[in-house]
Amino acid sequence: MAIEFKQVDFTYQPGTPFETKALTDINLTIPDGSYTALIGHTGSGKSTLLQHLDALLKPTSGTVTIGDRVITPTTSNKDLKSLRQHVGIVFQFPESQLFEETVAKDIAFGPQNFGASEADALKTAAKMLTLVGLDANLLGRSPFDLSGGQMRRVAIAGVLAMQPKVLVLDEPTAGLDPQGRLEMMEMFAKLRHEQNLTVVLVTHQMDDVANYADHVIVMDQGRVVKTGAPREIFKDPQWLVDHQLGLPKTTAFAQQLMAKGLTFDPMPLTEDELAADLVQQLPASAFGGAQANDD
Ligand SMILES: Nc1ncnc2c1ncn2[C@@H]1O[C@H](COP(=O)(O)OP(=O)(O)OP(=O)(O)O)[C@@H](O)[C@H]1O
Repeated sequence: MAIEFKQVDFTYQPGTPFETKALTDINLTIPDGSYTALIGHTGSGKSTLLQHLDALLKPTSGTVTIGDRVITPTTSNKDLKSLRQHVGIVFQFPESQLFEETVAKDIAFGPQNFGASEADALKTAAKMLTLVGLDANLLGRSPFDLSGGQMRRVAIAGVLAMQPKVLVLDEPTAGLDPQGRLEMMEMFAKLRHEQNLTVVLVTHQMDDVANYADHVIVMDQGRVVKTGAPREIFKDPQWLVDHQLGLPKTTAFAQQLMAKGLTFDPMPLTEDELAADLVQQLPASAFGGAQANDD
């Protein structure tokens, strides 16, 4: 499901001494089926923009089109239910929102709220638990007896149980150890393909952008300052520094190697790309820069 912003402004607490303009003239498209990363320095407006994706916030001016729904400043809150079913948002530390006595009931809560029978919702819960890589024998357990990583997966299963078309992830790996982070990111990549999802990822992790996203939106001070494929975004290191953003580790390492005489064109974004480039270049550099040959 595609999402389009046209001339969107958003101001918190307008007309009060606390008035803050958080979004200015946002024009962007999140393509259907894309894995879109939303990046930007802290306070640049990512969370505010994210809350427009299911009309938790409505624009102060401009329009947000989500699938076939057009949200304007005057859209009523009344009939947003189906929209919220289509756009599932996993907020930061989603495990803090678990509340039911059992894992099954927690995952089934959303579908029941949207009209599914208890039996159907529990069936969906069992399916979703497997989908997020947890064992079915956890269904009867209290969510509060699980590990942090398991709790987070249960919370994500609760969002997936609504069968959204768009999955929005707000720093979903915050607080996880490196292995947990990798597993979580791999899980989203798998879910995206299996469930045919459009994914929107808000992150400060440039490695995740390089490894998973195919479309990037960069924000700065409430404005979109660049959009494009990851390679396009990461090709100008100085521009990233100017916008208080970093490079993926692999690209930063390749830059250091360039200072020592290696060449990369295009710059590698992932470890696999870097490894392939090095295999081609290392024999030459190791023998004084002469062109490698196969004899
Ligand atoms: N509830 C609110 N009331 C008033 N101002 C707010 C509110 N929430 C955010 N803001 C302001 O809006 C601007 C954008 O904040 P936002 O949280 O969208 O940025 P962000 O890019 O998500 O930041 P971070 O990376 O730190 O999460 C900031 O100036 C922030 O202080």
